[in-house]
Amino acid sequence: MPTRSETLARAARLRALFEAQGAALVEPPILQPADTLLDLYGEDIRARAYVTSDALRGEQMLRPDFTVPVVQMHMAHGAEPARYTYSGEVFRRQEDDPTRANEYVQVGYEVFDRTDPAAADAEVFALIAQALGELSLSPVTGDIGVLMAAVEGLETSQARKAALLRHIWRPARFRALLDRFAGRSPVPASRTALLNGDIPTDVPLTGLRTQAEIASRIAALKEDAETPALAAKDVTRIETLLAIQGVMPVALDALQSLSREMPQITDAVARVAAREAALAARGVKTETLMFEASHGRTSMEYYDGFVFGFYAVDHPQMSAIASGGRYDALTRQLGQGGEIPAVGGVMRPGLMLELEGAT
Ligand SMILES: N[C@@H](Cc1c[nH]c[nH+]1)C(=O)O
Repeated sequence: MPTRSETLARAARLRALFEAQGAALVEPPILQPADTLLDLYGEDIRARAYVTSDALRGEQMLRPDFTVPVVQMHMAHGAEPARYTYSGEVFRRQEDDPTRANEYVQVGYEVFDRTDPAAADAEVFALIAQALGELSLSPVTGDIGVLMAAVEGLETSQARKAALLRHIWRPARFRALLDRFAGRSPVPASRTALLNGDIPTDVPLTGLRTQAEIASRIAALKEDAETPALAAKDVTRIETLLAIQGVMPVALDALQSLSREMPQITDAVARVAAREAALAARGVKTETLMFEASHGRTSMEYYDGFVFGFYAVDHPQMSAIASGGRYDALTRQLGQGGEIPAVGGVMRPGLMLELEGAT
């Protein structure tokens, strides 16, 4: 196991590589306001953040990552375009696996640049690949934007699309919702009874929900019950999309042929193709680079485009040694009227040292 000072020394060297690329050094505070920022991470990180409180500042959390505070800082007073680097600890509670660190050092690089998003994606990926050096790692890429476009273009109610979009991050629940919307799984008996008026709803309230909230939930369930089932062919297409994986040229071929049946993904697939060209122009061997349409579905919920991770070939159970992605919508959410395309990634110097020691 590397010592903390070895990890910090490696982090400083990696950060210097990004500074040499012109990135400005930023040092967001370790304590961040939880009440305003925590929701941006999604369910997984929300459950794993260390949250505490302060009489003056309210709910505070130990930063679970740097991206959200860096976006917030950039949107408040950053000049355009901008490149930032940082290094320091992030904190995430672990409940299932005691071998996973609950506090570890990240070194990151974030690009806010509207000129050429494909080139910015390639820049982040290629710089991180280079900084990882000779370690035996296998990179995997994906694109959350293709999945989002596929769901947004479905012929169904807004409410159903919104539910599917919310659950892109929870593959099992997404699957269950698709089955339900396609009429493949039965409606629970209790729901049928409620919708048939067989369950009285004007009883004295004992829970936390108000009568109005209960009424609006029942109205939403009624609307859902009246929404026609998703067409079987649409469900099959989503399944086909989720199963696409292979080296970039093969995966891209599959995406392009699927987009002839699913025109709603055409633009997102064109962005994958532009990224492949930009990666190749940066010297990345895209003929052997994996693309998996499902990649990134269990990570940060702010990703909405390119996603990537580098995994140790000989230690597949290890967390990603480096990972990142594009988060355009997050800049809008924190932008108070502004927005800018943005992408970035982090490396874990502690895991890099561990792997070097293991060989
Ligand atoms: N903040 C992300 C990594 C990342 C940086 N930039 C974009 N993504 C994480 O901690 O996993």
